[in-house]
This record gives sequence, structure tokens and C-alpha cells, in this order.
Amino acid sequence: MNTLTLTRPDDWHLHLRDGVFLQTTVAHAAQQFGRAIVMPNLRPPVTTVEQALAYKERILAAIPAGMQFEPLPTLYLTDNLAPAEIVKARQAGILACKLYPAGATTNSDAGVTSLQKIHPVLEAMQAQGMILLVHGEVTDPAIDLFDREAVFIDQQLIPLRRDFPELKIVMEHITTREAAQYVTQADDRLAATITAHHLLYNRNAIFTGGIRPHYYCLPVLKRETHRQALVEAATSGNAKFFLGTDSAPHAAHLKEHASGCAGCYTAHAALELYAQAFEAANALEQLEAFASFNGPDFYNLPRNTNTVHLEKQPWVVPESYSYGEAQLKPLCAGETLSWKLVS
Ligand SMILES: NC(=O)N[C@@H](CC(=O)O)C(=O)O
Ligand SMILES: [Zn+2]
Ligand SMILES: [Zn+2]
Repeated sequence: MNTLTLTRPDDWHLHLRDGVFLQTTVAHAAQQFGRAIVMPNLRPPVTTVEQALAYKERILAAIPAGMQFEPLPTLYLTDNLAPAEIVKARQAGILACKLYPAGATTNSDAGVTSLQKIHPVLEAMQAQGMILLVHGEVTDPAIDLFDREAVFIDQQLIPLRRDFPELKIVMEHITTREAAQYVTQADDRLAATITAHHLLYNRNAIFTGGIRPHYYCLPVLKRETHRQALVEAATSGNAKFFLGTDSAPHAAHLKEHASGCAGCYTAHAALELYAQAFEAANALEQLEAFASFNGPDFYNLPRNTNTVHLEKQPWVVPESYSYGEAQLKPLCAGETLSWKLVS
């Protein structure tokens, strides 16, 4: 196969950041996707409807002329969010709220310290039909970093789903066989997004020939058996799995640092990277459902009606993109990719 036509895909987990950075991130995302669920972990986080709608306007203002892109803002759950804000959010067309366990990842300090504290908010979300997006890792420093997702499922997600059986939940950026299996066997109120980088790489990528900060993200890349389980899930045709890049830009100097930031930037070549992963699994014919159908179906939104085209056409990923005053090093910088998004 040398060409690929897909119903225009959407990104169900994307970080665009704010301010001057939107010039870079929004242009890339709009080239690739029709819509995106935009993560609220700004500084300060997006915790009110007013902030979410203002953020949406700033994103819309950064869309390059002639391009169409619909940002879908989300709310950041804290211990203090009032259930009334959920009702307001629903009325304003906000579809989802994000649960960051406090301290689990980038800009999660204001996140939730205990699920008990947000039961009234989860109650309201369930009643309003709002979707709960979860960064599924425990934060207990005693738990091995590589086990934090699997332990989260046992300690937090299973009780959460028992307490809120009608709540629709997306386990974001799953990275383990345990998560893929858990989502597969759960009812259809639970779904998961999978990133391109977790389909393409195992944890060796972080350490090959020296420490490689641009492969460091959270949840961290896992061993090969987990990568294989993710590829199986993404290419299975199971509608519970869909595309979420978790493209997470950080200025290069903050990643190439003694305490480097977590996040891989993939928005510059998201579909190319997914196509490469699906092709390696001999499953290109499954890419459209994963990228373009399963997400909107889960969110109860119409599928996009226009298309995108990819061609087998080697191209070299730029070494960096400008990012405000700084540089942004994309995943696969300087490498040759075999698929190219052409329109
Ligand atoms: N994935 C990451 O490694 N980083 C994300 C946060 C997140 O999605 O957990 C970021 O905002 O930088
Ligand atoms: Zn996360
Ligand atoms: Zn993310």
C-alpha cells in the first residue's frame, strides 16, 4: 500500500500549552486533526468554565488562516471544584474533566489528593453524562515507577468504577498489558487512548547509547511485552481503543536537563507515526477505526466527514521547531519517516 485515505482523525488527548507556544502547537495539530480534546494542565490549571472558554478562544485565534480545527477544552479536577461548576460546564458544551492524581505528572500539583474528596463532583459528572479522563498512575513513592499504572487500576480505578457504574471513563495514554486487558474486559463505559510513541517504542529507547530525554514521558515507556499488548489492542478493531497522541511539548532546554520534563512532542507527525506503527503490525486497514471512528463514537460526537491522505514518501523530520523564544525537539528529530501526510 502506497497511499492511505482516512476519514479525518481527531486527537483525544493533546497538550497545546498557551500563549506564544500556541503558534507552534496549534498549527501542527490543525494540520493533522479535525478536533482535539485539549488537556487543562496549564499554569495555573484550567479549573473553571470561564477559563476553559477563554482558553478555547486563544486556541481558535492561533489556527493558521484557511485551516479548520475544533479544540474541545476540558476542566482540571481539584479537591475544591464545586459540583455546580460541572453543571455549568455541561451547559457550556464542555465534554470532559481530567483527573490528575496530585503529583503524578507535569503540572499536576493542584490535582486530586484523594478520590473520596471529589465524590460529589464525580456524582455530578455521572448525572450530567460528562466523561472522566484519567491519568492512571498512583503517586506513592514506594511503588516502583514502572508499576504505577497497574497498581492504579487495582487500587483506584476498580473501586471508582464500582462507585460510579454509569460514569464514562477514558484511561488516558495506557502503557501496560494490564491496562489493555482491563479495558478490554470492562463494559463499554470504559475506553482508553494509546499514544503513537507507546506503540513504537519500549523503554530501551530511553537508554540506547546514553540517556535520551526526548523519549521520557509519563507514564514512562515500558518493556517490550507491554508495547506488544498495546499494538494488539490498538489494531484489534476493538472500539474501546482510540487515538490520543499525548503530544506534550516542552522547550528543549527543559528536557535536556538534570531533571528533565516528562513529555514527547509528536503533533508534527502524529498520523505518520501511527501509520508506521500500524504498518509494522500489518494492520493499516485498522487505522481508520482507531484514528477516526472509535473516539467520536465514544464521545457521542459525529464522525468527521472530510478526509486526509498519506503517501509512502520518505521525509526527514526537522531537528527542531521554534517554540516561543526556545526550541522544541520533536520525536524522531532528524530521522526519516516513511509515511507523509500530504493533504
Ligand atoms: N505525558 C507526559 O509525559 N507529560 C504531559 C502530562 C501527562 O499527560 O501526563 C505534559 O503535560 O507534559
Ligand atoms: Zn498524563
Ligand atoms: Zn497528556
